[in-house]
Amino acid sequence: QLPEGWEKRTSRSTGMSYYLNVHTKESQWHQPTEPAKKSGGNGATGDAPNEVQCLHLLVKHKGSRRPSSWREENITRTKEEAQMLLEIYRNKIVNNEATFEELARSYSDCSSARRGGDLGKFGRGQMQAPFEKAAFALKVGQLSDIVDTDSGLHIILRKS
Ligand SMILES: N=C(N)NCCC[C@H](NC(=O)[C@@H]1CCC/C1=C\[C@H](COP(=O)(O)O)NC(=O)[C@@H](N)Cc1ccccc1)C(N)=O
Repeated sequence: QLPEGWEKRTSRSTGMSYYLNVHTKESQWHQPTEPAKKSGGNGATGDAPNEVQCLHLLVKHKGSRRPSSWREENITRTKEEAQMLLEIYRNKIVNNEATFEELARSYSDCSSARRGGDLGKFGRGQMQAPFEKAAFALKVGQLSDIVDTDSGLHIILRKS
């Protein structure tokens, strides 16, 4: 009895049995022991993606690991002030008063600001843990809550 989502096939060229994942159409020689995964990990079907593309808006504060940015040589705002600012920006996006890219370009303390906050595609193991956890939990198009890392406070928009 095969786990859910697999079909046993016979290779025309070798006569050997192989196993077909009916969802992704991927095939493998060894007999599966787990149910077939439903997608190639693009997150569309809600399973864990293996890489994501995100925009982020970073507001640093005096406790940031590097309290300096293209915007401000020496960042002195408190973490509470950073939180308030980010809540204002997040509300503007949610209320369609501004786009994520416009606000990131003007206010993000990350060098990605010049690209509207675009970090490009990244896999696991590249970003700080709280950032990775939040980014990989987002559905495509979803905006995160405020995320706290050693760099400062972020909001994240998942693009793909
Ligand atoms: N694409 C990557 N793999 N680049 C390396 C990411 C390193 C990673 N960074 C973070 O986790 C946070 C979250 C996103 C940005 C970021 C921090 C800082 C700002 O904070 P600060 O370091 O002054 O404390 N911005 C960056 O790193 C930028 N190079 C991100 C970037 C900018 C332009 C294009 C692509 C990526 C880490 N492990 O520290």
